[in-house]
Amino acid sequence: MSLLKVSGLTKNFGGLCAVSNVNMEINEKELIGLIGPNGAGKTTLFNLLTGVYEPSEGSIQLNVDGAMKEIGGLKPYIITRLGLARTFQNIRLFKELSVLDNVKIAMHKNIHYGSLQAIFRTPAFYREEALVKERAKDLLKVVNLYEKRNEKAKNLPYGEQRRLEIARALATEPKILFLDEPAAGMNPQETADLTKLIHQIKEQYNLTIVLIEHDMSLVMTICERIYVLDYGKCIANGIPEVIKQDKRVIKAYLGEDI
Ligand SMILES: Nc1ncnc2c1ncn2[C@@H]1O[C@H](COP(=O)(O)OP(=O)(O)OP(=O)(O)O)[C@@H](O)[C@H]1O
Repeated sequence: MSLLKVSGLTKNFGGLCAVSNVNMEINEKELIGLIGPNGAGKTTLFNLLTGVYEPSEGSIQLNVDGAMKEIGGLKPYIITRLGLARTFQNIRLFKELSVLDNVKIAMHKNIHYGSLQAIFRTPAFYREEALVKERAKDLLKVVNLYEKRNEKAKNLPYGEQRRLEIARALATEPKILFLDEPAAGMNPQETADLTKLIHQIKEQYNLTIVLIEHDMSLVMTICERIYVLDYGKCIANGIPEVIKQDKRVIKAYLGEDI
């Protein structure tokens, strides 16, 4: 049974059809690439899958405990609780807060103490706070930012801010992780480190990963399967070797070397 099934998904913005009748089926532990020229509808599709936008038409079904549940149009925080997490194309961190606090805040869905326990600083509050802090530190070790845990997020170089975003997404304990252009703005060394990190977290957390990326060498190297969007429509879906040869894909990129 698939983990995520998208059928006839459509999003209209006035007269513009940004996502048009898209079908996708994603299985557990797959690493999927979502590519397409600028304005093809990739981010809009992510926004539909993560509850930022409500679909105009179509369905998004998530496998929840063995049963397919419709999640299209649910609020983003409910979708996060169901196990979908994402990073954004334009980095969204709490820039004035420390690296550690950025991860701790992302863990709020897993915190069990109530506001009264927090106000009166009960033993349960301190116990849970200590656990959250330890888990946040562990996640920072995974993304190799532990040494920078006390720095303000805004002081990290760009590539490290992107890794911090990944740690924040992991903090919600997702089943599926959506990465929106994770390598954007990275130098070749940072991109190589990112490639390693993506493989590592996929194995360590049993993750299914879907990534939007313009860096074709990254996509073709790490993705097991690729969906291609063009003008909102899915024009191809397959393994990298097949996508590279697909005439419609080559035409969509107007000779871009993929
Ligand atoms: N909120 C919105 N209101 C109106 N039009 C929108 C909105 N969001 C996206 N669009 C339009 O929908 C189309 C698809 O945009 P989208 O950002 O999803 O493309 P993309 O494939 O992610 O592009 P890029 O690779 O440049 O990030 C574009 O024509 C864009 O201008």
